[in-house]
Amino acid sequence: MPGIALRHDFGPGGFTLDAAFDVPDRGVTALFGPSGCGKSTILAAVAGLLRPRAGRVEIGGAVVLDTSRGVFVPPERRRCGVVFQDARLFPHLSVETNLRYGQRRAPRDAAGPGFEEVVALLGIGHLLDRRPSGLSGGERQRVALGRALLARPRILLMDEPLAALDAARRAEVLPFLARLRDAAGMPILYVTHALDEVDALADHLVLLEAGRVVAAGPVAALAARTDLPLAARRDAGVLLDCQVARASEEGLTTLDFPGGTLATTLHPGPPGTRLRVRVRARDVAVATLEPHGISTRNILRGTLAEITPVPGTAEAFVRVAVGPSDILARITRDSVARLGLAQGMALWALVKAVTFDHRVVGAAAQDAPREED
Ligand SMILES: Nc1ncnc2c1ncn2[C@@H]1O[C@H](COP(=O)(O)OP(=O)(O)OP(=O)(O)O)[C@@H](O)[C@H]1O
Repeated sequence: MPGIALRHDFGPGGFTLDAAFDVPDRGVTALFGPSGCGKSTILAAVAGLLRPRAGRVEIGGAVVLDTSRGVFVPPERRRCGVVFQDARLFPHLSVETNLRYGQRRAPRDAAGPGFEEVVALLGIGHLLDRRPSGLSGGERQRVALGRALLARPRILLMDEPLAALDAARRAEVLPFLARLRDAAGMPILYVTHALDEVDALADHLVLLEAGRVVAAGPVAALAARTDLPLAARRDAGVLLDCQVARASEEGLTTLDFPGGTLATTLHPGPPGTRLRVRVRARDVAVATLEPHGISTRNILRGTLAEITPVPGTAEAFVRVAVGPSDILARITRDSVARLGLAQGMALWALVKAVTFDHRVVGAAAQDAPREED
């Protein structure tokens, strides 16, 4: 049975939510979808701030809602750590007192990182004596994350925690969120409509549309599917979990991924640095013979696994299996016909060295947060 199953409506003719999905015990599960699809409503129902018409919510083995048995645990006893867009710190209290407030709410027997550890994790040691009004938006969010974590919740619920920040502040907070995810040891349910946050943080993805779950599963598996609304986006493409192998003298970095290597102009960190790379389908070309004498640096040999026409366009997705990994190319159907492409044939995927969006997800040695290039 899924951990979360909810049915709700806001009166006749209004929005209807009918969604069920699992939240794995570890890592970030992102709720992703267009505005108004029900993401915040789900989060509110999990936190106990909204009482759905029907449903069941199980968090960390505890059933906090089961309408069929009349179970409704009030929000303050659910042990959900909630972080909103705006930090909602107590303005009259220092950062330290705000954090201690969270700490005091932790049950005695609950395990989790201690005060010093959380302060170090979020890099807020130098802010402890300040009031929230003296902090930047990014700093405020880091304190809010710390306060939520110190209460040692069963789950962290984050409702677009970066949405109110400008690009520079988002880039500042994202690496801390990634560290928190790795250190928290608890599930995080993360609402966003920003795909780059999904790429950077999410392990699992729940795709929502009009109150319903379109698909759910590991984020890389969903990114590679051509039948989902994600495929219609300009930045549609596969996500590859890579590791820095080496840096060359020519200024290129070699990344290993399951099934091959990619050269990139990025310098994400020393060998061993783990990162997730988005290879956009629009940036991939294919060839039926191994190309020579071209500038494209990454020429990956694989097998043509699938051709999927893109509805309403003259284009098609071509899925190339490179070892256990998939690469997607978006090319014209004219090219599909001209090259005589067919499932099972050998195919070379051509990927420019400069075209990756990427996020560092783990450092090689000391885990210092990095901002991406
Ligand atoms: N209290 C309410 N009364 C009536 N309708 C509501 C209420 N709260 C939310 N809705 C409607 O329910 C739908 C889902 O809202 P919700 O806030 O969950 O969407 P969302 O996916 O979080 O959107 P966004 O990304 O814009 O925050 C919307 O159509 C919204 O107008």
